[in-house]
Amino acid sequence: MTALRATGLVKDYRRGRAVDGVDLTVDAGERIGLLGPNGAGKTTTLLMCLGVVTPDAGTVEILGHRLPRERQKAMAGVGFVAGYLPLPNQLRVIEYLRMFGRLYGLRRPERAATTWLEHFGVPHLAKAMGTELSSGQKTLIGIVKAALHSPRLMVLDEPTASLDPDVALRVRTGLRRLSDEFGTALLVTSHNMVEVERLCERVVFMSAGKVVANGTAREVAERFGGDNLEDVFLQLAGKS
Ligand SMILES: Nc1ncnc2c1ncn2[C@@H]1O[C@H](COP(=O)(O)OP(=O)(O)OP(=O)(O)O)[C@@H](O)[C@H]1O
Repeated sequence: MTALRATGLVKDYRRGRAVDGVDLTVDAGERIGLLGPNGAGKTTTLLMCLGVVTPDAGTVEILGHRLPRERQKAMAGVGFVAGYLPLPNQLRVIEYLRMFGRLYGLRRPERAATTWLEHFGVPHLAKAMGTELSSGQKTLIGIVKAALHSPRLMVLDEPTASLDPDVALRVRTGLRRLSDEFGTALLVTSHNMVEVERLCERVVFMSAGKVVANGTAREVAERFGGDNLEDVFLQLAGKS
């Protein structure tokens, strides 16, 4: 089953068109990198795919469920990670994860929390309060929270932006295992081209609200006459 199928997405804001006719498909278990310069429309596209922002045109279907009508059913199979999602200060990490585990309807939320904390290499953070976490640790806990219910599709908006290289590697490894062991499809935005080349099987490049390339990292680089994704990025950023 297709994890995500978005067609003809359009979003206009007061200052102009942020997303201009984007088609985006993520097959079951596929790992896709959504790339593009600042302001290209990546986050707006993700938020429309998740039903957080209402598109002015276009359709979104997640795991066979059409948005907005079947959003609740669709979201049961989705995890969302972004640095800008808040974490409560007044709860311990384990309490916060347990709460989400219950919301997801897990039978053993505490066990799931412990398992996923270990999966992402941060079991020692279980007892920490929200106030005691660094921004990178908050991001990691956000990833653990999004993985708790072993979602079919994980959407990640710049998941490693605030992480040091060692922790970023741990996150990449954890996401790769999530994909390999549970068949979770990944849709990831990132400005780190090397990371995307390592993690993703296919990349979708956006520029000025449109998809300008879609293929493997090698195919996309060749199409733009570059050696790698960084070359493509610099070409597109120069034009935007
Ligand atoms: N809530 C909003 N209200 C008005 N304009 C917005 C809003 N959200 C995004 N935009 C505009 O839409 C365009 C696309 O923004 P978006 O955040 O989707 O880009 P992005 O590719 O995710 O950028 P970045 O890499 O910097 O995160 C930008 O010009 C931005 O100013």
